[in-house]
Amino acid sequence: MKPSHKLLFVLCPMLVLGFIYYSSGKLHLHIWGQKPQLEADIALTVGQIVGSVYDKQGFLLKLDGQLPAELAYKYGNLSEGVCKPGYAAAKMTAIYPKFMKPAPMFLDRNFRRLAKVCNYLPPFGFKTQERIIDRILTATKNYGLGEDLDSHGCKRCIIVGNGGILANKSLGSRIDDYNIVVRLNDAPVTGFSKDVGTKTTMRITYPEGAIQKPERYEKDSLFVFSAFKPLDFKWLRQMVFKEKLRGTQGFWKSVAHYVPREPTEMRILNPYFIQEAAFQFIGLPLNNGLMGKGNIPTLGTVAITMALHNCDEVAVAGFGYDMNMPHAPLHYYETVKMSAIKESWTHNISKEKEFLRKLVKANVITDLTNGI
Ligand SMILES: CC(=O)N[C@H]1[C@H]([C@H](O)[C@H](O)CO)O[C@](OP(=O)(O)OC[C@H]2O[C@@H](n3ccc(N)nc3=O)[C@H](O)[C@@H]2O)(C(=O)O)C[C@@H]1O
Ligand SMILES: CC(=O)N[C@@H]1[C@@H](O)[C@H](O[C@@H]2O[C@H](CO)[C@H](O)[C@H](O)[C@H]2O)[C@@H](CO)O[C@H]1O
Repeated sequence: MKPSHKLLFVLCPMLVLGFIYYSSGKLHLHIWGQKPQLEADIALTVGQIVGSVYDKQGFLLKLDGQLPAELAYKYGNLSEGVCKPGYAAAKMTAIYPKFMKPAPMFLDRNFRRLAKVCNYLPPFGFKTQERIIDRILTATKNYGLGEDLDSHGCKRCIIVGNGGILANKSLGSRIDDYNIVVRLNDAPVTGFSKDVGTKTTMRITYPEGAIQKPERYEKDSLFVFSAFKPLDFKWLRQMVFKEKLRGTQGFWKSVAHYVPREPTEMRILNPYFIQEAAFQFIGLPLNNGLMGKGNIPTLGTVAITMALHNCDEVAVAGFGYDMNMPHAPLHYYETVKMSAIKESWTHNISKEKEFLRKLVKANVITDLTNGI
């Protein structure tokens, strides 16, 4: 080997070793277990940014009705009134990145696979009620909205709350324009159609909230059951199988004895919407996963949560508990006063309103009566 070659032979490995040593410093190949200063700094900054951009629930702190650039590209050019596919979920994700759209509206025969609800008792899940649900679902046979609506490309939904604010606004025909009109509990349509419309796609309720007079049930609408306690499922079984109602002492008020709907027109609402509204969106106390003081969302908010997962656009009307107007009517159909809601120990009206305000402010939902 020539002396020049020998020199190269020694120099090359030295150069390589030197390069590795130098770049390890630059690349922060630090001793295992020790955080290099720069990384620690970055983590702190990110923490500060995260801390100041999102609130405790995980919603963006700075909310406005503007479309983020990527959504402006997708929806910006659609003309007014045209249904925007995926709009509500996209806007929700923009202000609440944890949002995961898939969540079926109703329980079907595979309900046991719904991981988020199988370990909670009602109202946050269906634990202990699996067998009775199986029996009920065998009879209802249908688990969707029906052929027409299920195959509908883009769904515009409206949740009609029962608030007094709906009275004398003549919103009936605007409400009827939506593909899916959701009504709650025993709020009437007949006699109020100028203000609340005529269409009812589904009525969501529980035993104490259900319409009691058989003649007041609307035809062509789904009876959607939302359970709050184990006894509620027993009641539903009796309604589905048209059995004589027995064992009514566990209800907190009188309940319907008969629901004039075919089993095929009945559905069980996925309890995930109660759970998600309570613990994720509003931030109500977990109370070991049990119903407790102030940890139950109102049914209207549960319905909005369902719609965020299952509708392309979501509107609401008739929402608003206004504590500054204690004498205003609580409902559009009776004279009970707003102050009556203070007696409810199950809800946290002010925390719930904070959540609903976020949805309205960010244009995730449209509030036709501006009561939120
Ligand atoms: C005494 C009592 O418990 N009242 C509850 C009544 C009662 O059980 C039913 O009317 C059946 O009689 O039901 C509730 O609700 P309620 O049936 O009154 O109304 C349905 C939903 O509309 C929204 N709402 C109502 C009135 C108002 N001024 N502002 C509103 O925003 C709410 O989202 C509400 O959920 C319920 O189930 O949630 C909530 C009420 O707390
Ligand atoms: C365990 C039990 O039955 N608790 C009852 C609550 O469900 C009920 O709240 C009511 O529960 C309903 C579900 O059953 C709705 O969520 C409604 O908005 C809410 O006001 C209150 C009414 O004052 O009475 C308790 O004894």
